[in-house]
Amino acid sequence: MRILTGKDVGIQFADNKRWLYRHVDFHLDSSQILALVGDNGVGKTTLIRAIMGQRALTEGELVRDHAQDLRIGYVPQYHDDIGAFPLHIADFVGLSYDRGLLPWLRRSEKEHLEHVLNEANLTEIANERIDRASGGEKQRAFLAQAMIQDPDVLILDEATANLDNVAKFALMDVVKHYRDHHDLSVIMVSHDLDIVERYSDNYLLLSPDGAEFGPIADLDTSKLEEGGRDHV
Ligand SMILES: Nc1ncnc2c1ncn2[C@@H]1O[C@H](COP(=O)(O)OP(=O)(O)OP(=O)(O)O)[C@@H](O)[C@H]1O
Repeated sequence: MRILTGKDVGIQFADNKRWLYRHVDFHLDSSQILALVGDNGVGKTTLIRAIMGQRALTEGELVRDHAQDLRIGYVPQYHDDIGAFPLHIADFVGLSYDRGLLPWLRRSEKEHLEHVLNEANLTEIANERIDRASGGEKQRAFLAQAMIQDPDVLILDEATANLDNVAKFALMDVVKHYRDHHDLSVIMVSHDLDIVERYSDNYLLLSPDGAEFGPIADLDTSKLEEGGRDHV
């Protein structure tokens, strides 16, 4: 099922009249992972903001082919100082319910929380403090917090950047497993070609010369800046 269609999308900034891009066409189907790639400053974050309804397009349209409003989950880039609060991981993840801290969750919410913690491989450390967790564990807690809301679309905004190789693949394995077992589509902004090639179904490449959309096997990585691949 089609979830989102970008038709002839164009974005121009009002102050300097510069077009970031025009004539961008793409689509996202249910259970697909779409990689949004392109060099620094090409406008990936700006397109994500438009998809999240935080800014208008200058031309074209984003059609949400979904019966109800799309629920969008968002996982930001990892920084050393994220998750620096003295909360247990389960309490942190449960904050998404917007009902305060445990144990005031409904029984169904507690069961759902346990399910999501398990899916994110956090069950064993659910009662550890998040500020003492490793970077990979913290980032999986942010992912779990986004998944608690049962999103239709999960946006990973350079979510594996600043993680070591083990942690970044562990995070993406959780995403892929969740996608395989729930009704979830993913838009992943990434400069990491190993991650992009391994996990995406389709790609949307933004560049000043135009946009390209297609199956990931067709991505010509020479069109991207060097440094995207980890040679370790
Ligand atoms: N409101 C604005 N007015 C003018 N220019 C802007 C505005 N917002 C962003 N830009 C410019 O648009 C360009 C695209 O920014 P954006 O953050 O979307 O790129 P990006 O592809 O996500 O980059 P990166 O990979 O570095 O995160 C940048 O050159 C930025 O300075």
